[in-house]
Amino acid sequence: MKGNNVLIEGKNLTKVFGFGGNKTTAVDNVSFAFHEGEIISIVGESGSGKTTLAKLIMGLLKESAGTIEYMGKPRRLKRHSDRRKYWKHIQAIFQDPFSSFNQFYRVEKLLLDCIKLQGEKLTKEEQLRRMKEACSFVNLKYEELHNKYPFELSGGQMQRLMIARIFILHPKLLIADEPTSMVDACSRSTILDMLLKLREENNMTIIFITHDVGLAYYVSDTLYIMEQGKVVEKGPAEEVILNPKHPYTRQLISDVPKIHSEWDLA
Ligand SMILES: Nc1ncnc2c1ncn2[C@@H]1O[C@H](COP(=O)(O)OP(=O)(O)OP(=O)(O)O)[C@@H](O)[C@H]1O
Repeated sequence: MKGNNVLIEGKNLTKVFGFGGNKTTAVDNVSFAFHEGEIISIVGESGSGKTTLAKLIMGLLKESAGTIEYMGKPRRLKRHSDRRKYWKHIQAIFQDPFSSFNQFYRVEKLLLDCIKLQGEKLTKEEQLRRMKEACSFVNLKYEELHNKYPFELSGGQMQRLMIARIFILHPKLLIADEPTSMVDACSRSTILDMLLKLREENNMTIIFITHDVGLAYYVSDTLYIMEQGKVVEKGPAEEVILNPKHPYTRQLISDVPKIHSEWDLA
């Protein structure tokens, strides 16, 4: 559950791509504070800047202006060793699980590499135990899959495998970019439930990036609504959905009529 400690804080972040007439301000003076164990959804239409903001948080893009503090200190990513240290704490899962795996490695090696990343010296038996435990957490059978390559798995199995890796790595911050877009409704709620369980067990902070305001309401403590690079509204999920202040938030909610009927929010 959401704690009081701020894990990561952004102040007046801006990211501009291109120059002159080709300039795009993808993220425009955005500030945020995400707490340990908090689930935040960043919601907005295509092109509103969600992925760019996620990449700034991950340190994959350099901000044009503004600062990020991680665990109360200015984040430094200049040196290779700084980046390695930071990335040990942060993991991401993407829309397309296919792109997340080295297709030439078998499932066994993909999981083993995560265990090795942790830097613990473990016996072969303990390594195997951890890999089996991670697979059973996501309802996959290690014995049936360990010899397969990612391209031999279904989309749903790949997505589960991504979560098995998160289970092993237990990062402090997980960024999930539309993680359920490739699966059916049933697998979708299973995947969300697994992520919520991981948060309970590890006190992980999760940032969901989504177009789907209904999904965001279902999983999040806090919503950030983005429009054209700006955060136009933020707050506790219930407050934002039940009492939206910004016209853009109202429009997003009215585009999803089921949000009122399914969760009986009227
Ligand atoms: N590398 C880049 N170079 C130039 N412009 C970019 C780059 N990456 C993103 N943009 C632009 O920045 C804006 C925000 O893009 P971004 O991908 O962050 O939006 P998004 O909300 O994640 O969209 P989607 O939901 O479609 O993934 C868009 O106008 C996009 O064209």
